[in-house]
Amino acid sequence: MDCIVSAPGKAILHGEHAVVHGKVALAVSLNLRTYLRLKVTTTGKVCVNLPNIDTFLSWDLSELKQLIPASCGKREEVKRLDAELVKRLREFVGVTNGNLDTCNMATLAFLYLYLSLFGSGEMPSLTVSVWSELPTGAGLGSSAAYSVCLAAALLCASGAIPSPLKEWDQTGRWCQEDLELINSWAFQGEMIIHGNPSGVDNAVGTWGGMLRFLAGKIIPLSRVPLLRILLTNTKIPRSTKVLVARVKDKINKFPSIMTPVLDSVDAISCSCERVLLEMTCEPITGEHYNILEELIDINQHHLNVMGVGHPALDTLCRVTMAQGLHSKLTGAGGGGCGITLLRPETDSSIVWRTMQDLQDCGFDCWETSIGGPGVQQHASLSVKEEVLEILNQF
Ligand SMILES: Nc1ncnc2c1ncn2[C@@H]1O[C@H](COP(=O)(O)OP(=O)(O)OP(=O)(O)O)[C@@H](O)[C@H]1O
Ligand SMILES: C[C@@](O)(CCO)CC(=O)[O-]
Ligand SMILES: [Mg+2]
Repeated sequence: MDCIVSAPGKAILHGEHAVVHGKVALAVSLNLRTYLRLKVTTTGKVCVNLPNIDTFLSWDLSELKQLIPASCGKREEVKRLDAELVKRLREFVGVTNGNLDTCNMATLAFLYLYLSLFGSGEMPSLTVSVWSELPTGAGLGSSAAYSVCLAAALLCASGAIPSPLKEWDQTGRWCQEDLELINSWAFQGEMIIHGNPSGVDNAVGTWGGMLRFLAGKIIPLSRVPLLRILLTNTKIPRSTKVLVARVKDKINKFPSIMTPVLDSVDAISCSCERVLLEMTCEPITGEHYNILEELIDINQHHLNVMGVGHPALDTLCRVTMAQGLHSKLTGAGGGGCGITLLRPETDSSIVWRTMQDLQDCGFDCWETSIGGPGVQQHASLSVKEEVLEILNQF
């Protein structure tokens, strides 16, 4: 078996952090994707190649077999992590509590899914290679895209879901039931990487498009206007796990102060959804955009109140505002990426000037298209040559 799958990154329009505490989030897939190639081999080894994070690992199957807890059966119910397996894996990988670096988290997520899906039966020897167009750890859902790809490819290799690719197709998508299974296993990967994820990121990676997410309930928004969005990566590194924990501490410390902030973010997401829907039913006016811009500004202030801002994100807001454009952080914040809403009439010279100013601050900046497809399997021919070249190296 040799299969290639991909899943998109995401931008959260509104509701990051609040969504972890049961509030509404609006999120949308990006045209930047993570690609994974899985090859079943006969080497007796499990190899993982993660060139984005400079991680190349290989284990003998006999080593991995010893990690399977006696209790490990095929688990259909995947809402919670198997604590015994996590403990063994942490010891095996050499993770002490504070040492959850990029490589360790990606390795733990892989091994957890591999052993959970194959531990109770024949363990295949295989090579998994991943390449992503997404910046790692920057707020665009790179962890979720990685987890969704792992879940899809490993479930497919285990026979739990079929290959959706027909001989004559370039890409194939799974049926709703299979997508739900992929999403629930991807959520386990996110739990390893994030600690306490809401599940919004893996839902976007799985289904793509624009979603309303509330307490695990995923509602695809089928009618959304075309939005022009500028993405900026401040390149300040941060960890979603740390930021989510920071917000939780703040809520515990100041419940009566923070609860209204979370409620206000919830209302922002709902107002934004209403405006987006109106924009698909009636002629789009400047007033629609004025409201969207104000919602962005208010939410950015709230995210600062939650303690997930960063001076580089303040710079992004200030630089774009100088051109009349409105920005907020997206994802977990603390650095990473921000989104800037462009109006339909925003002149390309203004966009160009803004991008220059942001690049002068040391940021990466690009106009993006949103709403790309969720997880899919690819025929090699449908994968961009430069991506294929990287995946084929291993
Ligand atoms: N291409 C990749 N290859 C291997 N591991 C990856 C890759 N992309 C992401 N990861 C894993 O995901 C982690 C980053 O996840 P994190 O949740 O902190 O950031 P993010 O998902 O990019 O941002 P956000 O959660 O705010 O959207 C990395 O430390 C790594 O373990
Ligand atoms: C910060 C957060 O709300 C979004 C990260 O993209 C975390 C989550 O929802 O799991
Ligand atoms: Mg993440």
